[in-house]
Amino acid sequence: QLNTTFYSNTCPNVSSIVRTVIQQALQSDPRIGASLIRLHFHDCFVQGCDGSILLDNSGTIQSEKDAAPNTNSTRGFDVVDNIKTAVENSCPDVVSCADILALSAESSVSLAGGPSWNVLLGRRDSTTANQAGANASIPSPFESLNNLTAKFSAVGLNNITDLVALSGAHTFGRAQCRLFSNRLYNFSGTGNPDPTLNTTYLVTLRQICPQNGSGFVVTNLDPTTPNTFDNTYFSNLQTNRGLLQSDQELFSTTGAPTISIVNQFSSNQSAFFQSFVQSMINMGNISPLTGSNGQIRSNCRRVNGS
Ligand code: HEM
Ligand SMILES: [Ca+2]
Ligand SMILES: [Ca+2]
Repeated sequence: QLNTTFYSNTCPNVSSIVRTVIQQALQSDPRIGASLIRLHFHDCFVQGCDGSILLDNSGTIQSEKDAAPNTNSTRGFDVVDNIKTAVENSCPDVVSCADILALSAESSVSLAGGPSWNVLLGRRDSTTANQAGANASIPSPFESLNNLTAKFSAVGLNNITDLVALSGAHTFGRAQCRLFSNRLYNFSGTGNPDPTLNTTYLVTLRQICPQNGSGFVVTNLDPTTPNTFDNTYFSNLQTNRGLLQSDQELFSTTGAPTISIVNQFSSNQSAFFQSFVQSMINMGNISPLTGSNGQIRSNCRRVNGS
């Protein structure tokens, strides 16, 4: 239903406009690409890729931004606004906010050294948000591999390769202490750290996240190449250097089918890149609004006319 030529006539330069704004933002914030691809993920898992995550609170909207997985966590909304403004200046009223997130994800990956691909386009924007849906559907870093798999399946990503490849996005970006510090001191009430955490890495992480320190301090998801989109995320897992519990489980869950995929992606970066592109396309296809459904928002934060 989506296609790569959707804006060929109406906004032929949309990809380069998006890319240029992100390039500019990266100058002052090397993390912004990671933040933007995460917005696309958190959008697609709730009502599909329809820009619902971008809507602010209003009389009729309970913003997804206030859902637990997003609050004090998702970022980059100001850059999305800048992209939207730049796109509107060249091609008013034709490019959806949902497509801007999909294009931003691709630009962010390729600008960080990862693969580039032709983005499928033609999504339209929702007139609703689903805060409860965001709380229910977006995976948490404290969940078991079984639960993570179930949440991916629930949105139609039934192949565990999607889970492993897409988790590889944690090759860049940051995470807050509050989302992994349970692994450092008292894991599952044992009084000990998570046994699947590398002891040298543990020492480093305890310095960054002391027991009574701020849970909002951030550190790199990939301690090896924090801003580069590469396959070191997977070699980190092999040496017990996954930052989040949900990362390390892909390799450390006994007997899991994800282990061999981690090994493959660790030894073969182009295999990872190829799977990642396919899985991004799969994720980007989650129930888009097309045809005359939804709308093209003129401001990504608001439903038109409200
Ligand atoms: C498998 C389930 C996943 C879980 C449990 C998970 C969880 C998390 C958590 C807890 C953070 C840190 C947030 C913070 O500290 O504020 C994070 C960051 C991030 N996630 Fe995921 N994530 C998952 C899958 C994905 C997917 C599928 C993508 C994209 C394809 C993705 C991309 C990112 C990126 C790039 C960051 C860093 C964002 C930044 O620096 O602003 N994650 N994730
Ligand atoms: Ca959505
Ligand atoms: Ca990396």
